[in-house]
Amino acid sequence: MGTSVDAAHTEGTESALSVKKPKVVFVLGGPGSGKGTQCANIVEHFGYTHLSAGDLLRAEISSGSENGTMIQNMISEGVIVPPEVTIKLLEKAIMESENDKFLIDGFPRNEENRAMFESVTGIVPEFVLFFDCSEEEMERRLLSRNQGRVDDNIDTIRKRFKVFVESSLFVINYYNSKGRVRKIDAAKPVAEVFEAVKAVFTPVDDKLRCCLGDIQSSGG
Ligand SMILES: Nc1ncnc2c1ncn2[C@@H]1O[C@H](COP(=O)(O)OP(=O)(O)OP(=O)(O)O)[C@@H](O)[C@H]1O
Ligand SMILES: Nc1ccn([C@@H]2O[C@H](COP(=O)(O)O)[C@@H](O)[C@H]2O)c(=O)n1
Repeated sequence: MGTSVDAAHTEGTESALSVKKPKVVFVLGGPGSGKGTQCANIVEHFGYTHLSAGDLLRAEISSGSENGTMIQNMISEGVIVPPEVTIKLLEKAIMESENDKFLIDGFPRNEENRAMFESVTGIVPEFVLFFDCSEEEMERRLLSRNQGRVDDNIDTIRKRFKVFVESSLFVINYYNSKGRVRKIDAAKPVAEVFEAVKAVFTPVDDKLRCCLGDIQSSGG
């Protein structure tokens, strides 16, 4: 049985992440709002490494870890796995990467996730990208995703929506109160959503340079 997660974690000591100090963007939004789809585009254009908390948990199940059955049961029920499990997986993935900037997709899902991540790693996100989408649209997308996920059935989807409203929105509101949320209308087609995402990731300097270039080339 794998104990990969525990082996990677420096128990009782300062997290290695507080030394590495990576740049982190949290990517949040309801189930099926398009987080994974847009993260793939961001990786391609802006050089981030994409870490999906859900994917890391699913990989942990497949690895035969001692936590596998517990994680599998919780995902099937659409509920949130204890934060220490998810945080250890994220820490390990960040430490194993040579990159220093990460999109953390689907995390933090609740206040426990958020508070423990910040206290263990000392990392505050640069900003939080929030994909805003109606439940009707998200339900349509999840029911036609066809990736064989155990939680893409109508009963679990409804439970996931409930968890999002009751726990995850709290975290989004928390970061909003700190001025860190960049809200995107995620109900539009993929390409239009990405145009809005690009505007968030393009540094202000580049936007200014672009505008100055336009003015100069028009003889202004
Ligand atoms: N803007 C969009 N318009 C229509 N379909 C989309 C859009 N964005 C993503 N999709 C499709 O919706 C489904 C869900 O998208 P995706 O997996 O990116 O969502 P997610 O937010 O990462 O979901 P989860 O939280 O369940 O992992 C996929 O089949 C994807 O192709
Ligand atoms: N921080 C998290 C993230 C996810 N989970 C569990 O995984 C499920 C699927 O997550 P996706 O982001 O891939 O949709 C989710 O419903 C939770 O059961 C978690 O516990 N904590």
